[in-house]
Amino acid sequence: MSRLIEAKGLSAGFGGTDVLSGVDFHIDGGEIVTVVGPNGSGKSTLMRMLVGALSPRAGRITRMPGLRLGYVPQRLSIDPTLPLSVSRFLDLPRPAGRAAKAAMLERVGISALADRPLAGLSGGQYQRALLARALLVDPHLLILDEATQGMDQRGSADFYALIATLREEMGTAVLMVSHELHVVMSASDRVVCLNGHVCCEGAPEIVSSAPEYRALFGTGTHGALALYRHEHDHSHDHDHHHGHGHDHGDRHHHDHGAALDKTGTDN
Ligand SMILES: Nc1ncnc2c1ncn2[C@@H]1O[C@H](COP(=O)(O)OP(=O)(O)OP(=O)(O)O)[C@@H](O)[C@H]1O
Repeated sequence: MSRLIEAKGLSAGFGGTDVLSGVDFHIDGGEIVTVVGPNGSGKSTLMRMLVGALSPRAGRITRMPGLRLGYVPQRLSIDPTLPLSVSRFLDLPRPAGRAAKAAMLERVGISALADRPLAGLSGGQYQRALLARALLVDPHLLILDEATQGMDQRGSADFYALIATLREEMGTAVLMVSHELHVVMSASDRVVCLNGHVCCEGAPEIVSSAPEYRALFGTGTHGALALYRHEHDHSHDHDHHHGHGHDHGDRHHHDHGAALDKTGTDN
């Protein structure tokens, strides 16, 4: 399988502050990889380096020759007073054909909104418009940075189901940053847990039982990160889990030791 991006020893910082150091990362064709980490842990910074929007302070990024990237950034600075329709937005930065735009809007489920002002879309509709724009380049790799922010639980579940469908149809690799672990981890081939460096990485079940991961997300995150699995041998704040009470208390896992020697080396 082709390697789309390989990064070695990446470091990043702003002014006198180091944000990332010594990060190795790779993604291959067709893979779904999720990057998790607390606020400010450098997830968006890593995405921006991978797409070439930010230069690393140290390290090297190798991209497959001719790599086409579709990027849905966490924030897009578009003047909300700009009278920009969805259809015209899809022409940025490169004009796309009318038929291609219509087909893509249909595909992401907002075909009726082509002529609506971008600024008037709901959060979920807006993210679908961003997704349509990213997909118009027929990317080898789709990068989604918190693509479901501002959506309700149903909206984000629908969005990730759409991503899964599109990935099957188009064969695109997907790299996502998400706080919705219960939705995205189970669908990921690999999870990378970041906190200024790669704390642990591997299959979702490996990462979710890794001590480094638990140290970050087991307590004190106010449930922004719903745990992929629930276990009873560690403490975390049960009051803050967001609406996923389907398996509380009835799943027990006994594979903790197995995870220990895999963490940090799985790649
Ligand atoms: N352009 C910038 N100038 C100065 N500091 C920055 C800049 N971009 C990011 N930072 C800082 O770098 C750190 C990492 O930011 P980044 O956005 O990568 O984190 P993140 O893991 O994506 O966080 P979140 O989950 O909150 O989106 C933060 O402390 C942030 O304030």
